[in-house]
Amino acid sequence: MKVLITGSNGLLGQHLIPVFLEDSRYQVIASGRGPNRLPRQAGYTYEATNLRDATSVKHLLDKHQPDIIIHAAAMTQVDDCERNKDLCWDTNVAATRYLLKAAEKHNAFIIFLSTDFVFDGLQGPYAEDAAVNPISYYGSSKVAAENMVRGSSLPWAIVRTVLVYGIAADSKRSNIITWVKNNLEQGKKLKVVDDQWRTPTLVQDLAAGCKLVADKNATGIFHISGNETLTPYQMAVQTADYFKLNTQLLEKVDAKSFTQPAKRPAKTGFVIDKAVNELGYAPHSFEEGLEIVAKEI
Ligand SMILES: NC(=O)C1=CN([C@@H]2O[C@H](COP(=O)(O)OP(=O)(O)OC[C@H]3O[C@@H](n4cnc5c(N)ncnc54)[C@H](OP(=O)(O)O)[C@@H]3O)[C@@H](O)[C@H]2O)C=CC1
Ligand SMILES: Cc1cn([C@H]2C[C@H](O)[C@@H](COP(=O)(O)OP(=O)(O)O[C@H]3O[C@@H](C)C(=O)[C@@H](O)[C@H]3O)O2)c(=O)[nH]c1=O
Repeated sequence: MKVLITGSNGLLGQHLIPVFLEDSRYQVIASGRGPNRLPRQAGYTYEATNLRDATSVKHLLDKHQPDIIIHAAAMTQVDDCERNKDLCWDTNVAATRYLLKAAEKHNAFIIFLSTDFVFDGLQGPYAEDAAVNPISYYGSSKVAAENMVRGSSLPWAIVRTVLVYGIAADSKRSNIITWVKNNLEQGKKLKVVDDQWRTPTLVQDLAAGCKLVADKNATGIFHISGNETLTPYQMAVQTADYFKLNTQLLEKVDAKSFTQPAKRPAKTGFVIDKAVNELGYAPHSFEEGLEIVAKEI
């Protein structure tokens, strides 16, 4: 079975590739923007593709004719999306439309990665059937893309996730664990939000969840995240304790003390019962996640 993974240079993409390579039933096509940044370069085909270009997307799909597409590529900097809405729309919505269109010919199973930011954060934690109401442009772009996926004639799954943490080579995304560790090691103070709630997700758990969806041909929406509700401040304290760093450097603050261009939902987090019961998904605790990430730093 051929699986195409978009966003292969990203945090999730870098963890998805090895998970599929371990399973001999799959032939892996990785696609990223520009050169391949994965530490492992053998055992799969890499295609540099700008997904904002419809012709390139069509070429990619016609060439490889994948049975499954895991669409992890996106513009994921929430504040950049707010500042540069056209680029965000082109990357998160138009590119998804090109993929869906090009996949029609081969009736590929599309697995689309989405986010807790589709919700407004007033009623978390959220199950799959909760009503969406994004409060940021990034969230709106993901809702628009979700709607296109849901309306497509292809078999589809939407995997929504929450605040993903883990290590990836040359990653552009911030990572709460290394952010806290690096700053506290240098004796720097950090202001950390204590009035936002999330169910943070170890990237390896998310990759395993996507693999379960692919293996089981599971269609519909799945909430795949960690199973503990924590504030960023609580995550930061656990991180500092784990690395035996000075928690006194962490200052508890309210989200309103930040002037970020994009609003963040206050309380998200997911009810993951559907993924646990239907897929056999079993995430690590944040403490276990810290141990796994620490070994990779
Ligand atoms: N990380 C998180 O906390 C969360 C992530 N998600 C979703 O999960 C998915 C994976 O996220 P994650 O791996 O963390 O994000 P990353 O930002 O690490 O990876 C996204 C990848 O998409 C690539 N990309 C961006 N624009 C294009 C383009 N025009 N053509 C081709 N590739 C492009 C980026 O390339 P380059 O590396 O060159 O910039 C990047 O490698 C995303 O859909 C995201 O919205 C959902 C909830 C939380
Ligand atoms: C930069 C910063 C963040 N924080 C907190 C706020 C926030 O909840 C958390 C992470 O902040 P960031 O701005 O890095 O991340 P943010 O953009 O909020 O992360 C989001 O990314 C997108 C892609 C998603 O889909 C979401 O699930 C979500 O995880 O840390 C602080 O407390 N202090 C700080 O100085």
